[in-house]
Amino acid sequence: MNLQSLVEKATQKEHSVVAVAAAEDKEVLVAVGMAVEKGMAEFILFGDKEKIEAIIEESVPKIKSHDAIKIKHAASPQKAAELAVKAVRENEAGALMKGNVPTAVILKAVLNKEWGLRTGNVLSHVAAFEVPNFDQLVFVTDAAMNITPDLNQKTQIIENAVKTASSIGVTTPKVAPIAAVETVNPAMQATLDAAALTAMNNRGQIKGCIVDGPLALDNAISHKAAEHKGIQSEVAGQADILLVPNIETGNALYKSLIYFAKAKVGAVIAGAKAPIVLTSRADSAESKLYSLALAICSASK
Ligand SMILES: CCCC(=O)SCCNC(=O)CCNC(=O)[C@H](O)C(C)(C)COP(=O)(O)OP(=O)(O)OC[C@H]1O[C@@H](n2cnc3c(N)ncnc32)[C@H](O)[C@@H]1OP(=O)(O)O
Repeated sequence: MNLQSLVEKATQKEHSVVAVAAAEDKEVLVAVGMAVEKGMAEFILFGDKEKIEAIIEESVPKIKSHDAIKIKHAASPQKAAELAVKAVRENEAGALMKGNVPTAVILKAVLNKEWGLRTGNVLSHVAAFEVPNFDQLVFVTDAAMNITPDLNQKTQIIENAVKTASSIGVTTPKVAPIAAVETVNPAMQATLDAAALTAMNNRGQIKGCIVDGPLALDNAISHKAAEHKGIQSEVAGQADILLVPNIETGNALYKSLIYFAKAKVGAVIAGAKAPIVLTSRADSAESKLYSLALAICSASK
């Protein structure tokens, strides 16, 4: 599985609708245009109607007046976020996408108690990477939402990542809780949590995956490194999901993979009523398309 085959898989899903919050953003509309051209989804674009129409006219004229696009005016990015979230809540759309609105604004709308997309579970960021010279997708979680997750949050972050991976055919994924070392050191909380998560998985408290850690990053993804350390593990050297201990580790790993390793990525926020595409301004339109594909594949409808 690579990210291009994810796009094809998403295109085969019937009648996917995505609500875009503050769609007045060139890169977002270019990605929407690519998705529409592929017949991947229909879009409800909430935001400044005049600006959206002007960007479409200039940058993606092929989707002007397209049947797959509806534009709904919102007086501000905040209002656009609210309307897009409500469209998902009311089942008019099966996924949400962030446009030209600050991350905190859309996340706060998603977390709104009255009309948001809470489910009672932790929401978390799941990123699927296609890394050059690596023959499988590698998932990294959580690089963007939960700042310093505790053990309970980490269990739910794993569950969200497992559901997302399973939705694209990675069944019973191997999960490596990442630490600086592969042995338990009471001075390093990440190693204690990793050992607890492993025990919870062994006792059936975390299902649908194989968890083994702590593992340092090299032992998690390289058989050679794992063998060198003499690590016997079902996960070492072949992890599908890398659970990072905090947002700084995850965010630095995410950006290292993109900038140093030239990896491609698609990412969603999982755990809400519907998947959320939360790309950053620096992400390419191609990356936004991969994220849309991941959201569509992992949406329940
Ligand atoms: C990787 C590429 C993209 C990037 O680089 S993105 C950049 C890095 N990311 C960020 O800066 C976002 C980091 N996270 C945050 O800023 C905050 O955690 C976030 C998500 C905005 C929430 O902040 P606040 O609204 O201040 O949240 P809070 O802690 O006061 O909680 C308010 C209510 O929301 C709930 N909540 C917060 N995070 C949650 C979660 N992950 N899952 C489920 N519920 C969550 C929280 O429990 C609270 O609920 P209640 O009001 O007590 O019922």
